[in-house]
Parts: sequence; structure tokens; C-alpha cells
Amino acid sequence: MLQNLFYLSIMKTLVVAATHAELHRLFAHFELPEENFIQTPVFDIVITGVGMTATAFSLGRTLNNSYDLILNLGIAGCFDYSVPLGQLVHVTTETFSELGAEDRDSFLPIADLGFGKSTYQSATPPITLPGHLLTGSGITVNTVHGNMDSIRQIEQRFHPLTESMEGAAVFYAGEQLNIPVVQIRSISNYVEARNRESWKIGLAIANLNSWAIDFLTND
Ligand SMILES: O=C(O)c1cccc(C(=O)CC[C@H]2O[C@@H](n3cnc4c(=O)[nH]cnc43)[C@H](O)[C@@H]2O)c1
Repeated sequence: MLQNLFYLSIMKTLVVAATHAELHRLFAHFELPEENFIQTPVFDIVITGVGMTATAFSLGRTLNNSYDLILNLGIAGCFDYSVPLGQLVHVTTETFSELGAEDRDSFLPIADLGFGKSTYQSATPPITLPGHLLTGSGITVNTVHGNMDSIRQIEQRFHPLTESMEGAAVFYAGEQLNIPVVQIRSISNYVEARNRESWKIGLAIANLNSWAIDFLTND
């Protein structure tokens, strides 16, 4: 962790989250105002709003090459029901899973249409990530899955571990400016037939904030 201390002292990190609620303990810990863009000597925070469009707009306004690392934090759904709720996942590959065209019973990703790619990898982080993290790939969606037929289809197509509404947009922005992205998602729910009562958002946010405070203070 001494190496981390060195990197964190010279690096500027942009922390990206969709909502204040997902980072509320972090805001309290560092005594930060609940605004949408906060600057501190070591890291800045941008609250984008939920979804890819809000994330792209927000990063378009705030991201620049003064940042050495983008840290995307949030809660997520999980396709693997053996993963406990509240588990932290380092999501290293992200796919815009809806980006493409239907061709009757099959799906053509935009790469097949000749319009670029829909899957993005994170660069190897320049620092060691603390804690017990699973590693896996994620899909980013406009519509949260809640129907078992469409869940089976998307699992067969991409074999994702997590589902969020922002991850791939952050990876895209990082790749455009050649800035490494670390995405940490805390599992709040399973991707299943909609069952909102079973979501553990409080637990997921508590674990996410503990991890983020640890990472940013480098204890
Ligand atoms: O009530 C709902 O159906 C609902 C659906 C999606 C998100 C929420 C939130 O309250 C949090 C917004 C935030 O959560 C991420 N998230 C969490 N679980 C999932 C999921 O299963 N699929 C996609 N996104 C998820 C997402 O990144 C949002 O930013 C409520």
C-alpha cells in the first residue's frame, strides 16, 4: 500500500457516481457539500444523474486530461445468484448491450453494422485495489431487466456478471481521453423477475462507501 500512497499523492482522481445517495457516507466522511461537482486537493466528485445520457453529458462537461484516474462507483444488479448482496465487484469489461439492431430472432451489435464497438475494457489500474473484490464483466442498459425471458437471452448473448445504467458510458469517456477507469459496483439486487422488495440498497451503499473511503484515504 506504500506504492498507493505515492500514486494517490501525485494522481488526480475523478470519482463518478449517478446519485448523491450512493455516496452519502463518503460526503459525510470528507465533510463535502452535496453538490453535483466537488473539488478537493486529492480527488474531485461528479454526480451525473442516472443513465448513459446523463453520464455522457456530465462527463463531457467535467472530464479532462488533468485527471489520471476515473473511479466509477455505484450499486448494480447481479446475474449470479450465488454472489451475496452487498458484495463489491471490480467490473473490468463493459458492454452497451442494447446498442445494435434486431434481425428477426437474432441481435446484431453495432460492430456488425460497421459503427464501431459496443464493448470496452478498463486499463490495468495504476494502483492496488483494497478489499475483497470479485472481478467480472458488466452490461449497461436503459431498461433494467425484470423479465426472465429477456434475462435468459441477454445472459446467453454476453455472459455478464453485473448490470448497471452507466458503466459503459464511463468506460467510453475514459477511452476517448486515454484515462484509466476503475469501476467498483456493490451488488444491491439480483437481475431477476422484478422483485423490488428484495433489493438491499442500504447494505450495498454502506459497503461501497466503506470501500471508497478506505481507497481514497489509503489507510
Ligand atoms: O426501482 C427500480 O426499478 C430501480 C431500477 C434501477 C435503479 C434503481 C435505483 O434506485 C438506483 C439507481 C442506480 O442503480 C443502478 N442499478 C442497481 N441495480 C440495477 C440493476 O439491476 N440494473 C441496472 N441498474 C441497476 C443503476 O446503475 C442506477 O444508476 C431503482
